[in-house]
Amino acid sequence: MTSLEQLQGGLVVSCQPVTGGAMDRTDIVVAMALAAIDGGANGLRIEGARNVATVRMATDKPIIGLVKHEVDRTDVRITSRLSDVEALVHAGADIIAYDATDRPRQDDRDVVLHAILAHGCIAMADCSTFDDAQQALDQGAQMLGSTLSGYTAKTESASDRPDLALVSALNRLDAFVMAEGRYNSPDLAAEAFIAGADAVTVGSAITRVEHIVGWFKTAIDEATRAEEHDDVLSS
Ligand SMILES: CC(=O)N[C@H](C=O)[C@@H](O)[C@H](O)[C@H](O)COP(=O)(O)O
Repeated sequence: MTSLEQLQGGLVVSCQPVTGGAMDRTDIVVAMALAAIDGGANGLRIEGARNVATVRMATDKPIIGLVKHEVDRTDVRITSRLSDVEALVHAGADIIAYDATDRPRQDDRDVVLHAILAHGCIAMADCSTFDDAQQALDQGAQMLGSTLSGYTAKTESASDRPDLALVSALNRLDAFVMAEGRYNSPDLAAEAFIAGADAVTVGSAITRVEHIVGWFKTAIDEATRAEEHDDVLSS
C-alpha cells in the first residue's frame, strides 16, 4: 500500500511538543508516536530531522516530516530551506510538508517543492487559502493541507474552530486533502470527513499537554468566576 492509501480515511497524529517544554525530547516524541499508533493512528507528523530519523527506526507507518525554524524578516517557518528537505529525506520521511503560502522566504517556495518531488517523496502543501492550494497543485504537490489557515496575516482569526469551509473547497481539487488545524475534539475530526477531507491531522489536542491543561483551566476559571458572581448577586 502507498502512504496515501494508508492514510486514506484515517487519523494522523502530530507529535510536536511545545518548544522548550518538558516534553520536548526525542525519546518522548518517539513514545508519543508509538502510543498514537497503538491508539489507531494511520500516520504521524513529526518535526525535526533528528526526531523523524528516530521515529523512522521505531515504525513503518507513514511519516509526514517537517522542519520548523524562525528566520529573520519572514513569518515562514515550515520547511522553507532546501537544506531542510535534504535533511528530512535523509531521515526517512515519506511525505514532506512545506509552507505553500505566497509569503517571501529564504529559498523559493516552488524550488523547495520540486526538490521534495525530485527525491521521490510526497509533497504536502501546508496552505492558508484556496489559492495557495491551487498553486501548489499546479506545481505538482500531491497533498493539500488546511494547516496554515488562521495563522497568516491574510487569514488571521481569533476563532478556535477549524476551517471546514477551506476543506470543502480543497475537496474540489484533484489531490489528497488533509484537514489540519484546531481539530480539537473527536467530533470536529469527524466533521472534517463530512466536509470532504481524505484524512485529518490532530496535534495539540492529543500531544500538547500544556495546551490541553490550559483549556481545562480556562473552562474551570470561567465557571468558578461565574459562580462567585452569582454568589455576590444573591448575597
Ligand atoms: C500553524 C502551525 O504552525 N501548525 C503546526 C504545523 O505543523 C503545528 O503547530 C500544529 O500543531 C499542527 O498543524 C496540528 O494542528 P493542531 O495542533 O491545531 O491540531
